[in-house]
Amino acid sequence: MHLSVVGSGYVGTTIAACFADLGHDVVNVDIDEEIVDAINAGEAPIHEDGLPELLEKHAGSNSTNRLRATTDYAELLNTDATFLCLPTPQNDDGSIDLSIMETGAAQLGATLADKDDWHTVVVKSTVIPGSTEDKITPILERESNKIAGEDFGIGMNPEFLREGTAVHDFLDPDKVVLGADDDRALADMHEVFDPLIDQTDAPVVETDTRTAEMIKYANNSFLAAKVSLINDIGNICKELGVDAYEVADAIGLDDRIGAQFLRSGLGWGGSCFPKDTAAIRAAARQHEYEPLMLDAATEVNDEQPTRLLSFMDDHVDVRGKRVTVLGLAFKPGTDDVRNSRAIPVIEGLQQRGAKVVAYDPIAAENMREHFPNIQYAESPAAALDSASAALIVTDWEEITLLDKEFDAMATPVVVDGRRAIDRRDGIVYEGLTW
Ligand SMILES: NC(=O)c1ccc[n+]([C@@H]2O[C@H](COP(=O)([O-])OP(=O)(O)OC[C@H]3O[C@@H](n4cnc5c(N)ncnc54)[C@H](O)[C@@H]3O)[C@@H](O)[C@H]2O)c1
Ligand SMILES: O=c1ccn([C@@H]2O[C@H](COP(=O)(O)OP(=O)(O)O[C@H]3O[C@H](CO)[C@@H](O)[C@H](O)[C@H]3O)[C@@H](O)[C@H]2O)c(=O)[nH]1
Repeated sequence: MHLSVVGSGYVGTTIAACFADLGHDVVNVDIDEEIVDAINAGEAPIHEDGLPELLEKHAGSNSTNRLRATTDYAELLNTDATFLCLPTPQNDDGSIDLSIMETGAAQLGATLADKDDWHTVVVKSTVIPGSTEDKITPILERESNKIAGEDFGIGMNPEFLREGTAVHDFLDPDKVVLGADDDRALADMHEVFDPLIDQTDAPVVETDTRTAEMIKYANNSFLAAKVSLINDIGNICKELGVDAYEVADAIGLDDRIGAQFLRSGLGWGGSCFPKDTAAIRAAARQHEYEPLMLDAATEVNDEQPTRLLSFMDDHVDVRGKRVTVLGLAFKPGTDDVRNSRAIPVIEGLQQRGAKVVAYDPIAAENMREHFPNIQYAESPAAALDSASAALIVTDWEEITLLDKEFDAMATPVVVDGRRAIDRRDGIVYEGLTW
């Protein structure tokens, strides 16, 4: 099938490369020329395991040429279906900001005005229930002068990939959700996904666009709340002198609970959980429903960095002293620092007048945009040298292997937000929930 993917960020680039790998012919459309050039050179514009290999295989010279990129929307006229993978950030009040989606939909609609035959538009971005039907579809109809369901199809296909394991998650999904408001759009989505469904036996959920949109928010809300619940339990464990990780391992054996997403610590960050829980809470409030559980999950999450800093305060006054932050990415395996827990931790250190020195294997450059004035070290050893405290924020494997490097600290106070290292003699060790 000939496919176009509008927006070539974490989702758009990953799914375009994976679609090409499934045998489709794909064009990525983005407004950012650097991204377009990178894809056309067969290079990954983002850090994601397995993506460089797929881009080398399908884009650039000596490839299958099944994937290319452009800034020109007109190129999507040569395709059968378009996936919209544009950002859906949050407004100041937490509600969804659909403006980029609306701009993209208008550009797409105006382009489709020149198309004589059927085209299916699939919303891949995370959008509040009703957005596809009530906001995106009317824009497409207005700009194309066509009628949804008659001249073009509308689908909604939420994406569940995680950063760091995006390619693997896309090619081996737990489920494929196909939301469509007309049969032809559903048939087109099947044609796109059947090669994946056939090779993985992934369960398929067929539904309408509104329900598909809600499934995405319910999925993220549930996972975020699960982490907050284990953090709440973990905080209680710490106060009662119990190891929350031993407790989590035991309760995870209950199939009704499940072993995943029970790692307590600094909480959830990233480009999705914070924004998506905020958006669905705001949507609930707009309908005069108070989402008490999700409010509490957010409150627990916001408190974890404060607790980490207070454990540090129990051991050392950091004013004027060098303090090391180990890990800046919102989780290992990515250079993404959007809503990373490192941000409130660094802010708390700055408020205390500490001299912050940070280390991350790949995310330092992105964090420099938030904090241009802190020091960034080239290695964990350099970051720890002469420090009065070390705060562990991201459990990169490299950080979990640190040991003798802590001996070079001025005072070896280590406050571990991710259970990354072991307690041992010679270190004043505080785990956040154990
Ligand atoms: N990042 C994830 O892990 C993830 C996973 C599942 C779902 N989502 C959802 O997918 C959507 C996209 O997220 P992302 O992380 O890939 O975003 P992103 O910010 O990484 O990428 C968005 C891309 O869109 C481009 N763009 C902006 N305006 C454009 C326009 N008018 N026309 C063409 N291109 C344009 C940008 O240049 C950028 O390359 C969001 O709704 C997000 O919530 C993200
Ligand atoms: O036991 C756990 C698991 C996760 N986290 C934290 O939770 C955050 C999110 O982690 P993860 O879900 O692995 O990363 P994302 O890439 O943000 O993926 C989530 O958000 C995506 C965007 O919507 C969805 O597609 C994915 O299904 C969903 O897992 C990170 O800060 C993790 O450190 C924990 O603290 N403890």
